[in-house]
Amino acid sequence: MTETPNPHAPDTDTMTGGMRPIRQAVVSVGSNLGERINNVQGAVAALADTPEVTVVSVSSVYETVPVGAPPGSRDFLNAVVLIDTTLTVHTLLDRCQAIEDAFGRERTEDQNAPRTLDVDLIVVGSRVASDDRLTLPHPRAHERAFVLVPWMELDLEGEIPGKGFVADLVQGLDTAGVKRREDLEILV
Ligand SMILES: Nc1ncnc2c1ncn2[C@@H]1O[C@H](COP(=O)(O)OP(=O)(O)OP(=O)(O)O)[C@@H](O)[C@H]1O
Ligand SMILES: Nc1nc2c(c(=O)[nH]1)N=C(CO)CN2
Repeated sequence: MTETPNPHAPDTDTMTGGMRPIRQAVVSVGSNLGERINNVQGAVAALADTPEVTVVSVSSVYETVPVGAPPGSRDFLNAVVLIDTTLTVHTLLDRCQAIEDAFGRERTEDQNAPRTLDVDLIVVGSRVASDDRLTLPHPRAHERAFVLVPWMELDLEGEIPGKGFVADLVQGLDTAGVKRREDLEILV
């Protein structure tokens, strides 16, 4: 017998206020334009300042070779943040984009153009989403060493629904372009 989804199971994103479950989310932060470390630090502070968001842990800062970016693009500084949140996934995305805007993010047609700040939702609990604004898990996270290496530092049991454990995924990737910056630290 094939299983069909239970039509009576609640969609947790439609619950109100205190009814919503706490979910752990993984957020990737990156900058390769302007005062990179200030932008990354500012993004983490802004996440920590968000109602219904608790920052659980923040990775080291990594200097990373740009992936898929125009020739001549500067290296990124990347970090990963684990948060607990009761926000809906779309409200969380709104907040990530508002933080990008606050740090001067310009949205151009050029794919992966240098940016002051990128704040991407990698996973939100086991939530799977696919609409015109949001895809969860992030569709390219499983192939990005600049996401998986900092994430693994925070959670050795991290998992991308449908893709596998971070520790296994990272084995198949070239991590040479992801270097820890011992001299930099994000404060919460
Ligand atoms: N999981 C997600 N996290 C952040 N943005 C997402 C996600 N899924 C879909 N989006 C959508 O992607 C759009 C483009 O985002 P953005 O400009 O940050 O892409 P990018 O960082 O240049 O590239 P990439 O998507 O490969 O990381 C956003 O407007 C947003 O609506
Ligand atoms: N090293 C690195 N490369 C990227 C990054 C990033 O944060 N770091 N973000 C991208 C689009 O989100 C595209 N390429």
